[in-house]
Amino acid sequence: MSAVVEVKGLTKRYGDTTVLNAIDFTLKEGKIYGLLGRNGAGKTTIMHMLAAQLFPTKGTVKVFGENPYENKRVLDRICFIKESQRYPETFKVSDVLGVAETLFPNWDRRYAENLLEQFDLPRNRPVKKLSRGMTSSVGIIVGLASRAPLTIFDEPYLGLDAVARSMFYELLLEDYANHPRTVILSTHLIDEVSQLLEHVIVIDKGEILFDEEADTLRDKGYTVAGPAGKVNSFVGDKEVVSSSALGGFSTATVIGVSAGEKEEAEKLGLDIVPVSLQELIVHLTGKRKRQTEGGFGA
Ligand SMILES: Nc1ncnc2c1ncn2[C@@H]1O[C@H](COP(=O)(O)OP(=O)(O)OP(=O)(O)O)[C@@H](O)[C@H]1O
Repeated sequence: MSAVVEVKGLTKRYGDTTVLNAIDFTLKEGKIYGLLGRNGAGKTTIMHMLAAQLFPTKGTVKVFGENPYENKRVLDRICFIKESQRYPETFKVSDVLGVAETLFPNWDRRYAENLLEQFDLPRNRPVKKLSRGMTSSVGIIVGLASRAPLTIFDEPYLGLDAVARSMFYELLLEDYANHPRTVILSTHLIDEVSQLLEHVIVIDKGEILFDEEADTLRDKGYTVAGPAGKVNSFVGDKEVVSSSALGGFSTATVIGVSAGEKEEAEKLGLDIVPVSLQELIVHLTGKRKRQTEGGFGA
């Protein structure tokens, strides 16, 4: 698999505030990436730089092996759908699709029309008369039908209800299977997208906290439950995220459990289940905050 994105020493400063601090990462062809992190972590800043909509202060960004700035060869292959996407005042839904068709060489008109029906969007309605969720659906349709080799969705579903969101996930997986490309999905609804993601990059305060295969991250944390004595002896000096006890029964969520230790827990008769990606990220980014503040972090 070749690299679609190569970022080295990427730094963004506004005055004396450092928003991204010399980060490095590589994105490969044909994968779905989750770019995750708390509010203000720097995710949108990264995506803007990949799409050549913002200049780095320092460092390099290469997309499809080239500098993306004012580079039509590269920009033709990127579709960036933003949360707050705005469209010209007079545009109807059909105008948005018409313009998208001229922008994206891989645009599939029949697929776009099909998506319009699935999302129940009136093609002749002015975009400014659409509800918030319907406007998000327009962005999702453009992102999917663009079939851009690098498709970036930055919180694409403001106002979209749970049914439409789950339709988006299914459509994305289905179309991605038929037309593999590199997808970056940035969202706070981590549990909802968790099964979609193949690789996860977690940004925290302008730095990369994790850059790992989703399966590796999913294996990092476990919740064990059973008789208190057995749980305590299993937990030992492992890092505990949370714990509770009731009578002689206790539950503990721990980080860093090896395959052998998991087997050991099972032999002890303890219930052991993986922690959700969201829980794990909440813990890891929360812990770092406490450490930075000199609090009680491990
Ligand atoms: N033009 C700007 N001037 C000054 N600071 C900025 C500017 N644009 C972004 N920032 C700051 O950069 C930091 C990162 O912002 P960014 O939008 O990349 O975060 P994010 O991870 O996408 O957050 P969210 O999840 O809330 O969308 C924030 O602290 C933000 O206030």
